Amino acid sequence: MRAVVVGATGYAGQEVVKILARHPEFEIVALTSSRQQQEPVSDIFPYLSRGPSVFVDPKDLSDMEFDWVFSCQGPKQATPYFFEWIERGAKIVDLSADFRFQDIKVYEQAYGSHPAPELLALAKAGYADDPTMDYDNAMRILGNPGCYPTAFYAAVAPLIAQGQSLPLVIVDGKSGVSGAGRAPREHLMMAEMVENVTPYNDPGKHRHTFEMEAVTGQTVVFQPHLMPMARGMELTIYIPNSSLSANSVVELWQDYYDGNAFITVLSPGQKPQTRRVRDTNRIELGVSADERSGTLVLYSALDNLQKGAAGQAVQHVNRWMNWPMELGLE
Ligand SMILES: NC(=O)C1=CN([C@@H]2O[C@H](COP(=O)(O)OP(=O)(O)OC[C@H]3O[C@@H](n4cnc5c(N)ncnc54)[C@H](OP(=O)(O)O)[C@@H]3O)[C@@H](O)[C@H]2O)C=CC1
Ligand SMILES: CC(=O)N[C@@H](CCC(=O)OP(=O)(O)O)C(=O)O
Repeated sequence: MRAVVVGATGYAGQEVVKILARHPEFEIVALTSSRQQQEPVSDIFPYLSRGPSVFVDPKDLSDMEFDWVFSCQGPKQATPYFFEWIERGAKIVDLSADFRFQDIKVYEQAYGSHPAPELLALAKAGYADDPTMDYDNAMRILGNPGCYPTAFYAAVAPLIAQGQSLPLVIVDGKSGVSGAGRAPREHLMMAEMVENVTPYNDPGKHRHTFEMEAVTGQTVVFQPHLMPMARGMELTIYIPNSSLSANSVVELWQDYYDGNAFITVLSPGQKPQTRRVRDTNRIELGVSADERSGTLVLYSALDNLQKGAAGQAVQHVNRWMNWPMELGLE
């Protein structure tokens, strides 16, 4: 399969290239960068022994043949090109937020006007670890989820699937700085972020709250924090007024993710660690039940650039193509 990575110089794009380079079914035929067009690919990817030699601008893809586009730009940036790429037969995995919501009104609340509402009918959103996700023939665009919502989904979806109603969920999120992208900004400078932990955004203001609320269908209070590390994220999720025991949550998770090697369910008492999932497509899930206050506490850790972005995108394609889900991701 001939693949193009759009936005290949960004953090998520670089990770997609790394995975595709070792994936047995893919050949990379183009890598795009607007800022670095016509500059050598080897400047960023010295390890690529095959494939394109220079970056091209996305508009220069019109005379090329390809089957898949991994679109790794920010929301709205590459989406106007999707019409042409689809017309020419390509399938698209969009790592931005543009196709994460079926309901355009929810998208507009979080991101403003949609760049291509006509394409929503050809798109589907979902989580690559969702055992019920189906990939039908009409689908041309896959909306890859956000990193925080992926960690959230992994812990909470099995409870929802079993019929639990979660009217209020409180999410304490921590992320490494690569989650903010590669463009330089003062608060991301090493002297600003090392040995420093700070909450950012206010509860109810982060756009990922909408993706999390789509999982529970009810209110989520989400407070993210910036951590002094390059990559990785951990969510501690508080569910008040819960009668579920830690052991029953472990069983629910094990049933829901039966046979899924990407989900590691820890025993009650064990806690996930971001460094154990670093550079992997795995999620570690842990649980404690605070019987004193009747609060269930779930923990979910992943690598924001792998499972939170590139790894999940490739896992989706593996499932879409009926290849083994782990192909290129072990
Ligand atoms: N980072 C993460 O953890 C996650 C990201 N995503 C999503 O993936 C998409 C890409 O995110 P991410 O890779 O983090 O974004 P980046 O900011 O790292 O890269 C996005 C684009 O910005 C341009 N760029 C790269 N470096 C610089 C720079 N130093 N200064 C200015 N522009 C630069 C590049 O485009 P060009 O070369 O064409 O100028 C690049 O493709 C987004 O939609 C994001 O929401 C999703 C989940 C997790
Ligand atoms: C540390 C940090 O800034 N993290 C980013 C994570 C968002 C992300 O990458 O996800 P999207 O695909 O939805 O943009 C943030 O909180 O906005």
